[in-house]
Amino acid sequence: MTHADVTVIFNPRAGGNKQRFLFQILQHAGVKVELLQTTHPGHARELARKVRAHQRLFVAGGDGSLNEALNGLLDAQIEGHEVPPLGVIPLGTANVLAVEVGLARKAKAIADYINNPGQVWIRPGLVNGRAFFLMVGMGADADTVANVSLKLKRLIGKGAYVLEGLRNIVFPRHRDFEVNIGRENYRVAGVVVTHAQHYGGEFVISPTAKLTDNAFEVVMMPGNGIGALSRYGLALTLNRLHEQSDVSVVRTERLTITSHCGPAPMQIDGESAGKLPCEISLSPYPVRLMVPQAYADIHNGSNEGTTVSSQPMLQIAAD
Ligand SMILES: Nc1ncnc2c1ncn2[C@@H]1O[C@H](COP(=O)(O)OP(=O)(O)OP(=O)(O)O)[C@@H](O)[C@H]1O
Repeated sequence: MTHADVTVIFNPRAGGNKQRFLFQILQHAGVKVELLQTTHPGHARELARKVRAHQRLFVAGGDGSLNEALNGLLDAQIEGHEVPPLGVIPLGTANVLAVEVGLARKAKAIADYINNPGQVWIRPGLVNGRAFFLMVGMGADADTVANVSLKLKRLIGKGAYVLEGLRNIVFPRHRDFEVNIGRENYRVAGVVVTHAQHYGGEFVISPTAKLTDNAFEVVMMPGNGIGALSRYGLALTLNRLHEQSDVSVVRTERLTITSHCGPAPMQIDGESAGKLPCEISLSPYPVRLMVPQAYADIHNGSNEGTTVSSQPMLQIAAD
């Protein structure tokens, strides 16, 4: 593969403008890239849709931009096109996907990864037809993402989420959701449907979740008062949320969630997007995610039928 085969979609608004860091990375990598800069929300989706399959496509931004590019690939797949492998140059505020695949936020490490990426096949999630890599949440986390001040986020980064999260714990909104998984119904106040172990950065929300698995883990929290929400918040920072006696974690590849408290917001891969009700399933269109070699070695080994160069042997149900 020649260096000219690399396309980078750059969100100049991610994590404050990190253009200098991006140029440092590209200089380390010594690659000639086609650099496409976004000019508005949703632009990464439009740009990714047009990138051809022989390219390697990297998104220089946060999880929100990566999600947009993933949806651009989905658009192209629905139109019948083959799509390029997708990777991340982590420039965002939290960058959960980079944490999940073990990509350090250091110029040299990222440059090595750009030059020599491993690959894993992933079936992304679909929520009401929109693709996601990491997770969908509703309850206190979605309320936090929906109400976080963008000005404060630009000033203090992740701290803005902590402050807004605390406000949602002290002044919780009434939340009452019904989660349907097979024949089981759960009545809860907060849900995170996750395909990844990590959440909000380095916190572990579900240690057994895996991007390469054809299943999500549904983390359900019934408590809605200040006591329960602060306990969940503290447990999350100690990576022990899943161990709380009132928290249920259920593995599934399909579920629906409805609201008994009006049109509650959802967060999708860390961005506020849409409202309940929702239907969540696995996408019938797998994508190649470029990851550090170490992650590919571990996960291709445990994901039978998946190799770097060939199509995965997936049983894909017609949705
Ligand atoms: N040129 C632009 N101007 C304004 N907003 C943009 C532009 N390009 C992309 N966006 C929007 O910026 C939002 C945030 O982007 P992104 O997720 O990449 O960064 P972040 O929020 O800092 O990182 P993270 O999601 O990891 O916390 C996305 O929802 C995207 O639609």
